[in-house]
Amino acid sequence: MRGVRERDRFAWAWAGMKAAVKEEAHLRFHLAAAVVAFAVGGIVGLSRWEWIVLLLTAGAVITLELVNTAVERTVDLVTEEFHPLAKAAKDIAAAAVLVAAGLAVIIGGLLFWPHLR
Ligand SMILES: Nc1ncnc2c1ncn2[C@@H]1O[C@H](COP(=O)(O)OP(=O)(O)OP(=O)(O)O)[C@@H](O)[C@H]1O
Repeated sequence: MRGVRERDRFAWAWAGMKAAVKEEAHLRFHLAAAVVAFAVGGIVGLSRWEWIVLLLTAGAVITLELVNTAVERTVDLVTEEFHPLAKAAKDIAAAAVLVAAGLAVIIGGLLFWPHLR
């Protein structure tokens, strides 16, 4: 949009983040899991590269959960009737989160295991 100030864009993005956190239990769970992982990372003293991997991994899960939420809202806006394409869109978006979350568990294990054993 023309004439929109950068400050407005940040305000809208922040409003979207607040709405998603308020409405999506899964997003709150992923944020809480990231906070726990960051706390443990601080305690065990992750290296700079380990922090980069952890931040990218947690960021991917949270970002995909936000995109999944946006897909859900968009599908609901288009139709509240049962439609195979609506199901496919929601299920595929959910699968993206599942893949990222599954990989995050494996990566978390690989990162933390050497520090905790
Ligand atoms: N309009 C629709 N047509 C067909 N299937 C749908 C439709 N809406 C939802 N579904 C099916 O129901 C599942 C759950 O949909 P819903 O919108 O409740 O998402 P959700 O994952 O439960 O969302 P939330 O994270 O908000 O709880 C979808 O993954 C999809 O399989």
